[in-house]
Amino acid sequence: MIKFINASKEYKNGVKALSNINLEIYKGEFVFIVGLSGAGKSTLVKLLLKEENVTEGNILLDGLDITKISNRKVPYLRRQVGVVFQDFRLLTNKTVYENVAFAMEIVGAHPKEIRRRVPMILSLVDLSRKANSFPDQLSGGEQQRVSIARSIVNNPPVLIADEPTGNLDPETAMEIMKVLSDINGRGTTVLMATHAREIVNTMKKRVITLEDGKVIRDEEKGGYELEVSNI
Ligand SMILES: Nc1ncnc2c1ncn2[C@@H]1O[C@H](COP(=O)(O)OP(=O)(O)OP(=O)(O)O)[C@@H](O)[C@H]1O
Repeated sequence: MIKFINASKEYKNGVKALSNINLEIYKGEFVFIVGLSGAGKSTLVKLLLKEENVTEGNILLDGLDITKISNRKVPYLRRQVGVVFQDFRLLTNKTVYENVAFAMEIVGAHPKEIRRRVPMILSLVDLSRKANSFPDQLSGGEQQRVSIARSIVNNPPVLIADEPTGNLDPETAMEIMKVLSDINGRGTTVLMATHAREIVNTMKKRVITLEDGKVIRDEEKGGYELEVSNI
């Protein structure tokens, strides 16, 4: 599904954020990316979204080498990869329904399909009751669920979550994990970058640990094993 082949990223200022990454993530997996601040987690996410480009190596998404695709094809890539951020990034002047519908409008979905699909996805994240609310009328957990709804409404095969529970209390964070886990259970490959030790240890999923831009550990049913003293 996702393959990094000798992928490296050096920023213009000379910082080598990722060095020689080789990783394979299979269809339907749930994978945590952990590592101390500056280890390269967000850079890895940005490479997958083509917000940044590799300086060396290749990244395959379902066989397509995304390091080679033209800018014209980036919208196609963005449809394949849903994304959720720590800070939700909702449109504040649109309702919950409109936020989710907008994600379909920008990819040219048919209005009838939008009217069918948005309520279905809002129900999946248990937000049907809040369809007409605005983001500032919602709790943090609810806002993140809107953001997740928006990220999956176009049915992408891959969902990337960059620190999705970072702004939430532990209980709400676990609710969000349940939603992500359900989405994964429906077949979506989920990649989640996080610092949340408790969550990683509870979920017992594959854990890839980055340190100084390198993969230093990759464990099935792993745990969060970074040194506490370094955090
Ligand atoms: N746009 C940029 N230009 C230059 N250097 C950058 C840029 N973005 C990130 N870096 C550097 O690349 C390295 C990796 O950063 P990255 O944001 O990927 O780490 P991270 O693991 O996501 O950290 P955090 O957990 O704090 O978000 C760091 O040394 C960082 O300072």
